[in-house]
Amino acid sequence: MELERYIQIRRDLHQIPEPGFQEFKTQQYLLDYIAKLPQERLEVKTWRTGILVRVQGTNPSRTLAYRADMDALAISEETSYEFKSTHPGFMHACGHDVHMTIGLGVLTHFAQAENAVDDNLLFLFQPAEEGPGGALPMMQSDEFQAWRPDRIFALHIAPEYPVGTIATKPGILFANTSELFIDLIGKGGHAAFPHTANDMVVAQAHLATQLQSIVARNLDPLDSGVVTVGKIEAGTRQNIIAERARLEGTIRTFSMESMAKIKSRIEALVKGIEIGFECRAEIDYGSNYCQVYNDEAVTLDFMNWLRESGEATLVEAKEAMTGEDFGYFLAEIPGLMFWLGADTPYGLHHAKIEPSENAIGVAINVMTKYLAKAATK
Ligand SMILES: CC(=O)N[C@@H](CCC[C@H](N)C(=O)O)C(=O)O
Repeated sequence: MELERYIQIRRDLHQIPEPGFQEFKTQQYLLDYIAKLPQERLEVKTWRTGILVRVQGTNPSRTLAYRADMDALAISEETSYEFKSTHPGFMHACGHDVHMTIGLGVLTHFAQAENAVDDNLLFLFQPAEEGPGGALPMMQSDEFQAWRPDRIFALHIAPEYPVGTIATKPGILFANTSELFIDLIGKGGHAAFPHTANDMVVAQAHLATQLQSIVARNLDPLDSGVVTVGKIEAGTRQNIIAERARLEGTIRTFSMESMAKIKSRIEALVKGIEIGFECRAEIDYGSNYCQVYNDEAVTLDFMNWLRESGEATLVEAKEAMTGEDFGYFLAEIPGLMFWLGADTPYGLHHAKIEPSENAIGVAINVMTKYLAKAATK
C-alpha cells in the first residue's frame, strides 16, 4: 500500500469540504478516482450526492459493506495545515475526509484481480451524516436495496486514542440523537423603553439556563443524557430590544424513554417561558438518529480476529454520546462501527483538529485483511 498516495487523497478531500447533500465536488472527486481503478469486477451507481460501488465476488453467497460518510461541518478551519479548506466557513472537522480515503484504499485493494474474494463487497459513500441524515434515505433507495448487504462496517476517527488503536464493543456504542431548534418570538422595541416590549434576549438566556436543569433534575442519575445548546442568535443591534431569539442544540440519550422524557421537559420549560415572558415559541426537533448498536456476534468475531491477528491494538470502548446515522444501517443489518485512533489534542468538531494521517494506513490494512477473511469461504 502506498500511504503517500492516500495521504494526498485525504488532503485533496480536506480542501473541498461540503455540507450535507451538497457534496458535489466530493462526489466527482471520488467518481474520477473510482473510474481509474480496474473496472472488470466493479459496478458503480450514484444516489443523490452519494456513491455505491460493488466489487463482484468470484463465488458470492453474500455481500459485505463498508460505509464512509462524506459531508463536512460549518466551521472555519484553524489548523496549521498548508492544505486548508478552500471553502470558507466549512471544514472536515469530523474526519469524513479520512473515512472516505480509507474507503477508497480498501476498494482499490479489492478492485485488483489478484485480491478477488468469494463474496461481493459493497462500498457506500454516504452524504449528510452531520445532518439532515443521509443513511436512512440511502437505505430506502432502490439503488441500495438492489445491492442490500448482509453485513455492514464503518469506522470513526477517535482523537483520544493513539494511532494503531481500535476501540469498539458489542451492543450500544453511540447514543440516540435529536436536533433541537427553538424560536422565541416576542415584541421588539427601543432599548430605552423595555416596558413596551418583550425582550427575547432575556427570555432566551433564562431558557438556555433552564434547559440545563433537565439532565440534572429530571433524569434518573443512573441514566445518561445530554442537552447541549450549541448556538444562540438574537437581536439586531445594541440599542434595540430583540423581537426574536433562536436556540439550536442537540439531545442525546441511551434510551428512547429518556429521549421522550427530555423532550416533554423541554416542552414544559418552553411553555413556562411563553407564559412568563408573554411570548410565542416554536420547537422543531430537526433530524433524529437512532443509536449505534453493534451486532454481538459480528463484533465479537471482529474483536477476536483483531486480538489474534495483532493488526491493531484492541481497546474495549465505552458508550459515547456521539450520534451517527450509521445506526440506521445497524438497526437492519448485522455489523459494527469502531473508533480508529487518530491521536490529536483537539476533539471532533474542533476548528484545530489534525487527525494523524498514519491512521489511514492502519485502517486500510485492518479492513482489507478482515474483509478478505470474512468474504472468503
Ligand atoms: C460522530 C459525530 O460527531 N456525529 C454527529 C452527528 C450529529 C447528528 C445531528 N446533527 C445532531 O446534532 O443531533 C454528532 O454530533 O454526534
